[in-house]
Amino acid sequence: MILMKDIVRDDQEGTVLRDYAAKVSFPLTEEEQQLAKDLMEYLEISQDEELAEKYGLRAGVGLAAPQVNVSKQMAAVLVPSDDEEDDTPIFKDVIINPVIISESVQMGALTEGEGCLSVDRDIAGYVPRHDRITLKYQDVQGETHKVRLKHYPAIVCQHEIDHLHGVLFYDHINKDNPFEAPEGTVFFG
Ligand SMILES: O=C(O)C[C@@H](Cc1ccccc1)[C@H](O)SCc1ccccc1
Ligand code: NI
Repeated sequence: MILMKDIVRDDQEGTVLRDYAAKVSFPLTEEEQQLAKDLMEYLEISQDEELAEKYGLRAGVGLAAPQVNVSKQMAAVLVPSDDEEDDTPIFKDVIINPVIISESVQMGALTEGEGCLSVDRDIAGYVPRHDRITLKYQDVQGETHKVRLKHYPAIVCQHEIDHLHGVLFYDHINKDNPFEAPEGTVFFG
């Protein structure tokens, strides 16, 4: 299983965190299938308070392969339900070779800014992202999916896809005015 010690940090030398990750070919190798399972397992365990404490995991809703120093275009996303009546996750899949094929002009951002499992410090500021996206990706079976996402799931997937391109959330924060956001930005969270 993946532990915090396996997650590379932005202040570490010699990691792939800032590289543009390689596309994944199908069928997946045994190792790639195991990686996909391990990435999703991390999110599941990290979102269980007792287990997260037992294993010392920071909660996560996404985890990309470059964060465990594997430069491949693969990321697990697990956005939990926000409906007390129904615990079906809003979005749960391992997205492979993801491409954003369309995006809203309107931007969205988390009111509290963003964090990252690969960044051990709080960095204040708005991270403007597209509020709505159409995402195309392959799942572990190689099946192609096209999904439309908005608000929080869209933010999470853009955060994870950034990891596959060597981009970190604070790269998007306006250096002169961290709490500046484009006109019409939707804030939530
Ligand atoms: O480092 C990662 O990629 C995982 C991030 C993803 C993320 C951060 C901010 C905004 C969108 C996605 C972690 O999930 S950060 C910790 C976290 C945990 C639960 C809910 C929100 C953020
Ligand atoms: Ni991150």
